[in-house]
Amino acid sequence: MTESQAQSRINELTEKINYYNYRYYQDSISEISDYDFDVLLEELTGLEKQFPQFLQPDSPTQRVGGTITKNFASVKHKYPMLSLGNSYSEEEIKDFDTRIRKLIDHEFEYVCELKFDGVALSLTYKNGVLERAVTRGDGVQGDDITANARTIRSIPLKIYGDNIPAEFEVRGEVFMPWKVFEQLNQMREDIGEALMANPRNAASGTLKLQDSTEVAKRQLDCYIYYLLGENLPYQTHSQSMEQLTKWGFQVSPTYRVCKTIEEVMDYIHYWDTERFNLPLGTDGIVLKVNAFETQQELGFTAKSPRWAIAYKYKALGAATPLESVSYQVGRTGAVTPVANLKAVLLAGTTVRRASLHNANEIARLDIHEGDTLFIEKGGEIIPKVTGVDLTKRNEGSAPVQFPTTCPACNTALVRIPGEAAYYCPNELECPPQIRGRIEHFIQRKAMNMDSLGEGKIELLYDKGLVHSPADLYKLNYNQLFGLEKVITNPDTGEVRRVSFKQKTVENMLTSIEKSKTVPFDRVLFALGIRYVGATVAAKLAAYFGNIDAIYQATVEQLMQAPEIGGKIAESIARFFSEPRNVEYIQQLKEAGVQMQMEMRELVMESNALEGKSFVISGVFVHFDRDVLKDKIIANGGKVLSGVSGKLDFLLAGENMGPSKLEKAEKLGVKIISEQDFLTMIGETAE
Ligand SMILES: NC(=O)c1ccc[n+]([C@@H]2O[C@H](COP(=O)([O-])OP(=O)(O)OC[C@H]3O[C@@H](n4cnc5c(N)ncnc54)[C@H](O)[C@@H]3O)[C@@H](O)[C@H]2O)c1
Ligand SMILES: [Zn+2]
Repeated sequence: MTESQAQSRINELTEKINYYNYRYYQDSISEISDYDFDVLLEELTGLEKQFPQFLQPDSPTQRVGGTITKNFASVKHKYPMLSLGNSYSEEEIKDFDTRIRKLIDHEFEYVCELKFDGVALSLTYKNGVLERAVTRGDGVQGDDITANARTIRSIPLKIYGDNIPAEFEVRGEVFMPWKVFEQLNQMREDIGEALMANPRNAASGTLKLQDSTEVAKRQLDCYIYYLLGENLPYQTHSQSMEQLTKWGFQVSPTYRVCKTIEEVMDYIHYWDTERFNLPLGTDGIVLKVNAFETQQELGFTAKSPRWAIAYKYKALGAATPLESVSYQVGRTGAVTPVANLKAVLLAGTTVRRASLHNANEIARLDIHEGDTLFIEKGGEIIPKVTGVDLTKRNEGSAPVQFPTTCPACNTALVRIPGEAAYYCPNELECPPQIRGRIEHFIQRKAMNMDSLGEGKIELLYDKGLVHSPADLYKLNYNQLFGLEKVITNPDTGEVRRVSFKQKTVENMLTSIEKSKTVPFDRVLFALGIRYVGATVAAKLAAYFGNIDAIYQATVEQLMQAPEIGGKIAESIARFFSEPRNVEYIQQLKEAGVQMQMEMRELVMESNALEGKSFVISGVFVHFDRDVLKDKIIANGGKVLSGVSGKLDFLLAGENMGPSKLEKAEKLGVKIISEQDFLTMIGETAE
């Protein structure tokens, strides 16, 4: 490579890496796999070593990749928050050990820990109280996200115990457990929102939210892995981890003290597969020299400590030819491209399909027809396409073209500004959208018509019997009995016959009938209004009580309901502005579906709160908001929705909106805690 070639490659790599860093840290999006990113970074490191004259002081090899955002106050770190040197090869880990043994002329130990896949956070405690939480940012300064960190239950707000230093800092990884991630995505799917790519991006995006009530709902978690401070009495990392556990911090019990590099390798091998049984994503292990004194002897580079290194597990991957791309139309009309692949075995399962997400993704990967694709499976269930094997590309093959019309109904597709997806606007007549709405309606969390699985809906639709969920209630025995359809599984070619015999029909009709007792909040969810998931539906139902009140409410009135923001309110108003939706609801009503909340029988307990009004806001420790509401009413009080001069009490929980609090303070409304409230009605929390 000539000098000028090297320089232009260095520039190109720098630009690319800076771009991916920005997307990753600022936007919480991974446009390429971590492995591919690390390959680029390693290439740049190599070139800079070979051609040191082109090494820029601000090269991405010289500094921590993160950024600070303008939405939060930025805070300078007391001790810089560095990155970790990393490697995908066991050989390099052994080299690391050899290097250290050359520098250190005495016995030493390592601590092996898992490398948790989340976001690093620094927490400062003064006199045992959490004072500040700051992200890593660019390593020198980060974002002050204290309000958000306080919502994470495993981060102690105050610690108890012996020997608590007047001031200290702990660092750890904030993560979203797999279970929470899956639930969250399920919820997003319910309301037709784009899914989140992985728990790391989800955790990082969540920490940057402005509304900490929203953060609280996301159920983030945190593992602590560093303790820092002046003149602390601990000699080793493992000692400080033990102390942190005693003080009530959450330290993952997966760490291990290792005396030799062989023990380290055992640890690496053990967790290679075992890590998939953990509740969170991990992408490697971190090896740290245990004694602080030895750490000091080794010191730091500009970017990372010399006494630690990360070994990263390579995601399981394979290469396989693309057979075709199909385009699935969802309930909301969004068109999702799916790669149909030649079957390949990956991590113990046969993979035939991978999502391509959207048109941008196809263009970014530059997929041509007949290409061989690299696919990868991290912790995610659906494998993703990470690239194209260009050595196997057929000469003259054409790039895959995203269709311009709906593959199901031929209507020209549209794009909503700001969204990556193309939509089929033919809501009324596009078959997969109609079927999707019906499938959404009958699902367990909605109307729970358990004996009407997917195949059956398709058959009813094909025979022209059901065009809207309301049509289900018009079905009768004679129409259904004897209907038949043959369904072929596209993967296995297996043929299945769906045919409606006596028992099937009876079961179907029974479950349709039974759905008339499904409570109103679930009916509201079943309607499939965009952004109205199960939780939102429950809030709306509890607040408004019946469908007519929701129908008549203005956007402003809808927003009065707890946790209903502008986006949801507008979507509801849009739904009811369509005459056919109004008619649809009328039909459901006539069929006998629940369109109002059942009145709860409240037993009056006292009139201790007579003449007093309350607004409830925030998250409470002992009781759910609805329970508190009932308690107010049962004791003769009134529950209002907004803070005004007439209000007597604001019952304030954790993380309530600052604007409400401010308003209450300004108007002189008395602000009380859950405990104060319980005292008022002569109850205790226990
Ligand atoms: N895909 C992309 O577009 C893209 C872009 C930028 C960065 N990345 C990935 O991020 C890496 C660099 O990021 P980085 O500097 O944030 O992280 P890193 O991989 O260099 O490791 C440092 C981080 O590890 C985390 N960590 C987890 N468990 C730990 C433990 N037990 N002890 C100490 N630290 C622990 C901490 O958050 C710490 O900040 C790259 O190597 C790449 O894989 C990917
Ligand atoms: Zn269509």
